[in-house]
Amino acid sequence: MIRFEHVTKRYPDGTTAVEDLSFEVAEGELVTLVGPSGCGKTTTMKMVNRLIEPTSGRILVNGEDVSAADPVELRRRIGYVIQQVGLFPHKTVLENTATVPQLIGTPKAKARARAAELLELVGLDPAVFGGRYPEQLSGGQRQRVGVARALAADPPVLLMDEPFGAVDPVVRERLQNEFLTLQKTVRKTILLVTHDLEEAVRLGDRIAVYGEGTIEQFDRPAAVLGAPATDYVASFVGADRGLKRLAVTPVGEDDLTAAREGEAPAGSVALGASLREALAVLLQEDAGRIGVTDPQSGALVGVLTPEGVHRALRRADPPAA
Ligand SMILES: Nc1ncnc2c1ncn2[C@@H]1O[C@H](COP(=O)(O)OP(=O)(O)OP(=O)(O)O)[C@@H](O)[C@H]1O
Repeated sequence: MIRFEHVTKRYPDGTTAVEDLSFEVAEGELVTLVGPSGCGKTTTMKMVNRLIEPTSGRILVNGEDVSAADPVELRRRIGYVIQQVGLFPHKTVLENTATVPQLIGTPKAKARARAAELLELVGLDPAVFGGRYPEQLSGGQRQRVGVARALAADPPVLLMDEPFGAVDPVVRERLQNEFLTLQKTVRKTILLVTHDLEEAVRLGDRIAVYGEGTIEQFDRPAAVLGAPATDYVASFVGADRGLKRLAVTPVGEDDLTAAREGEAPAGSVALGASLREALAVLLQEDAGRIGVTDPQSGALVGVLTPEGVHRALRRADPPAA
């Protein structure tokens, strides 16, 4: 895990980039740092692998104070993915991916076999792409190679700075979804910086919303969207937060009404599907009710109506007393 304890960074010109930051990323958790340009996200991240040194406070990675670690050795243990992927132009995709394992002494054949596996995992067929050079790839493919390369050394901790930033929104969403699937199997401890709230909400187990150099709110996406802690967070999250909240609020049993005797609704979603998904199905059905099924057995658990959606949103966003 990654733990910040009262960390402050002041640059030599007097700029305070972050002030008295304390938070923790649990093992296997993905935390997104989101906020406007210049609020200190990148500074925060770069202090973890010592590309930037804090002015005061300390940062622990898996219990070890990073200031006591050798920076080069530290960076080999912490994967780093950046927007400008930084692939070596004169190396093939396979060689790029195998770079770090080879650096740390993995035999070449083994490093390459692992690299091929990882390329497969990020959706690039090694037989097709392994021998290509970075300039022969699309932006999205380059970013996949960046992710594969960061995972190649099997680091327990991953830092990602706008990792899907350089591609168009459609490709970005696909990469995000694939990355989430990947994270379910690799379960890395991840700190991910983005200025895009949708990305932060979609990817984060928890989100840190930055104001100027401080964290204004640190919580699960549904909680941040449903109950912004400050006026600043509320305005950052924006007027369409209700819609965004639909995407991160699951359909729960409490939101359902009992099915009528012998009722078999035409449309249905599984219990735990997002409200956004449920609403999309609901809008397609004339009946104004859709079935909600058990994700394992497929059996009908109950019925969701527009009132149920409203109830679910209320649950996530209780009206002010
Ligand atoms: N080397 C430096 N010297 C002085 N000030 C700096 C330095 N690097 C960054 N800063 C300042 O520190 C603040 C935080 O910068 P940082 O790069 O961490 O922000 P950010 O949230 O990552 O922004 P962006 O989303 O634009 O990348 C900014 O005001 C920036 O101008």
